Amino acid sequence: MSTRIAFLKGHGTENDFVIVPDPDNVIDLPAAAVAALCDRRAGIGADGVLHVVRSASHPEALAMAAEAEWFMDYRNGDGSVAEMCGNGVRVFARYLRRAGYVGAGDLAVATRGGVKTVHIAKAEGAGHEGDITVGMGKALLPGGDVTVTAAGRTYPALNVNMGNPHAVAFVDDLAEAGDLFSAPAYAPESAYPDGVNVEFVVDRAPRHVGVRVHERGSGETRSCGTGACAVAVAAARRDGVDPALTGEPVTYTVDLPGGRLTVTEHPDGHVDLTGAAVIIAEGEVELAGLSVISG
Ligand SMILES: N[C@@H](CCC[C@H](N)C(=O)O)C(=O)O
Repeated sequence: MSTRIAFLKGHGTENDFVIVPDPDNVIDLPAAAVAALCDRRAGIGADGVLHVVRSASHPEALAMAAEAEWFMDYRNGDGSVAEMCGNGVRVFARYLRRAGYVGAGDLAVATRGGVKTVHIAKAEGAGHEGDITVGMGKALLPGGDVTVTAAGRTYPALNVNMGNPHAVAFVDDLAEAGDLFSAPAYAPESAYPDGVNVEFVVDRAPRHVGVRVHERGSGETRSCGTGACAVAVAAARRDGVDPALTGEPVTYTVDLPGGRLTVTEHPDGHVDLTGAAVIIAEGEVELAGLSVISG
């Protein structure tokens, strides 16, 4: 049986995705197929897959269907599922706009981390360019002492949950994290029963940081939207800034290897993430012909 499917490739600050349009949720996408699509040598190559499904057609999104027509069924490059992807949801919106499914303005998108509102600027038409902003909801700071270890050094980290789990460590130099070919260790393990995304952060200027990230399920990536939000909130608290207390929003510029993201935390706790989201290719792929090259 042919398992030929249409796909697109897109990225947000070089956090790249294979987009699989499947409004009626008829494509079988087990973890192995996702990993094969994301394989950078034997597949299309990506950090993750954005499976584009109508909420009413997906059991995990049915309860959100009245609020959000579309569900971002996000998968990491190893095939695992994640609650949220900040760059992914912006690229997801770019796809929907480009395909003519939605207009400019505000768009509600269902995710495993709840319904998010994406803003697509009206001036853009159906083009591929321009920044897209997503309301990421509130950061949760579960508390407790957490450490991460990379390249033989252990750092205190802040536990930040953006729908998905993050450990944010401030370092003197991003090179200290080493090659990040394997996941940093963390402690205590009970802080992150489902694994964690780890961010290493340096200061570049007031309210401006540089970041490297090791993502759960994908390895080191060129950018991470939820990670940028976790970092901005961690940096604000470290800097003694809490919009809930000052009544003023605070904005951090977050530079990652793949580009710049802007994060604003508002007095009500809501966090906005802004950055580029582009579609760069489209085509067809025979799923049955793919395999994963290990190592
Ligand atoms: N790159 C994403 C985050 C994707 C999910 C993450 N790897 C996880 O497992 O939580 C982003 O832009 O937020």
